[in-house]
Amino acid sequence: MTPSTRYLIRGASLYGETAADLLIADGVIAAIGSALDAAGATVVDAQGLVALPGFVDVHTHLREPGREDAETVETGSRAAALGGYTAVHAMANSSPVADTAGVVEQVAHLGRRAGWVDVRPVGAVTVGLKGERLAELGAMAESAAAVRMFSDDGMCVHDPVLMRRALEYVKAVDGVVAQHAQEPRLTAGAQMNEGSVSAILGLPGWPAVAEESIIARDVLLAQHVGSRLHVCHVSTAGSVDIIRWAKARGISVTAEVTPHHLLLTDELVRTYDPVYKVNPPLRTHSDVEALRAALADGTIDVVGTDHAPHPSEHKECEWVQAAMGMTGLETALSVVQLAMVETGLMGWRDVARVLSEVPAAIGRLADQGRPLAEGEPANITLVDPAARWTVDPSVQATKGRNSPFGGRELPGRVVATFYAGHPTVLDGALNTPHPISVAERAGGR
Ligand SMILES: NC(=O)N[C@@H](CC(=O)O)C(=O)O
Repeated sequence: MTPSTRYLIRGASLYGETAADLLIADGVIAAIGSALDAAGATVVDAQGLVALPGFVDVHTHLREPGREDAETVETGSRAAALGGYTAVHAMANSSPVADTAGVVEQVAHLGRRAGWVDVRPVGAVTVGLKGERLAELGAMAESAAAVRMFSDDGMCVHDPVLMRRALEYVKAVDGVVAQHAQEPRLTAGAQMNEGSVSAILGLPGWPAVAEESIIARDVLLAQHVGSRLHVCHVSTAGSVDIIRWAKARGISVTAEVTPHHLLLTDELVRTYDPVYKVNPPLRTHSDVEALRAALADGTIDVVGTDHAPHPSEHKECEWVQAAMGMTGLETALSVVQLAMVETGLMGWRDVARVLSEVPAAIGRLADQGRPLAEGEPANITLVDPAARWTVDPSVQATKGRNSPFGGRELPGRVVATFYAGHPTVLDGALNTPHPISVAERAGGR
C-alpha cells in the first residue's frame, strides 16, 4: 500500500550540489524542479539540507526473535529511521537463529508490522551458526522473505568445504555470502587487537592475520566457484591490500567498514571501558588511515553499522566478562561526515554511494539506493551538515546504551527520512510508521 499523501521538500541540496524542490506523491518522486506548486502537499522546508537516497545498512543486529531485552525489530527499526535508513539487513544471530524459511519470514513480517524501514532478513549459512552443515539456503531464498544475503555473522564459516558449498549454492539464487572473517583458532580467548597496547595491558590479542587469512582464502574460493563474496566489518590495513588485489583480478568481492573502525583505535582500551569492546576489535591508527583511504577509493564498497545492542548488564562489567558490540544506527551518518567528509576524503555523492547505492546493490534491493530522480521510489534522507550535537545514548531509540560515541560532539544530523514516500522522521524526531504497518496489523497477524 502506498500513501496518497503528497509532500513537497522545498529547496534541498541534491547530493550537496544543486538546490531543488522534490514533490513526493504516491510513494514516488513525482517531480523535481524549482518553485514547484505546493497545492495539496505538506511542505517540508529543506533550505541548507542535503538530500540523499535513503540509507541501506548491510549489517544490523535486531536481536528479535529471542533477545528482546537487547533490541526488538520495532526499537531497532526506529533507531534505523532516525539514523536516515530506509532499509536494514537483519543479521541471523537471533534465538532461534534465522536459519529456516519460517524464521526469516517472521523477521520480515515483524519489520512490515513496525513499518519504519524495509527489514531484510539475512539467512544463516549454517544450521544454528554452528559451522557444521549448511542451512536451508534455497528455502530461505524462495520464501516470502526472498533472502539474498547469507551470513553466520558473529561466527566465521571457517570450514573451507562448507564455505565453498555455500558460495556455490548462493550463486543459483543470485545471493551473496557475507563472511565474518575470523579464524577461530587464532583468536581463542582474544580480548582486543594484538599489538603494543595488548602487550602493555596484558590482554590476549586478536591478531590481524586471523582476519586477513580468512579473507585471502575466501576471495580465492569466490574466484574458484565464480560466486559473490561480501566481507563484513573489514578492520585491518592488510585486509584492504588483499581486497584490492582480489578486485584487480576481477574477483566478485565487496567489503564493508563500520563507522567505529573509521574513527576509533585500540588506545581506547586503556580505559578498560567495555563500551570499546567489539568484534573485530578496534585496531591501530594506521589501520584507520588505510580503511578511510580504501572507502574513499572504492576498495571498501560500503559502510555497514554492525549495530550490536547489548543489555547494560552485559556491558557494565569487567572487560573480560563484557559482551562484544557497539550500537551504530543513530550515529553512522555523523561519523561518516566526521571521518570522511570533513577530512576532504569524500563528498556527498560518495556518501550516497557508500551508505545507500552500493549497499542496496549488494542486497539486491530493487527499490532502494535509487537515484534522486523523477519516477523513482521516494526513499530520501535529509541531512543538516551544519548541525553539531552531543551523543546521549540514554535518549536514543535503540534499547542498547552501548554507543562508543556517548558524550562526544558529532557533526551532521538526520533531519528527515522518507521511506517509500512516507516521512518516518521529521524535524529530527520520529513521525509515524509507514501505512504498510497498519495494513500488516489489520491482517491480524
Ligand atoms: N560485532 C560484535 O562485536 N558483536 C556482534 C557479533 C559479532 O560480530 O561478534 C553481536 O551480535 O553482538
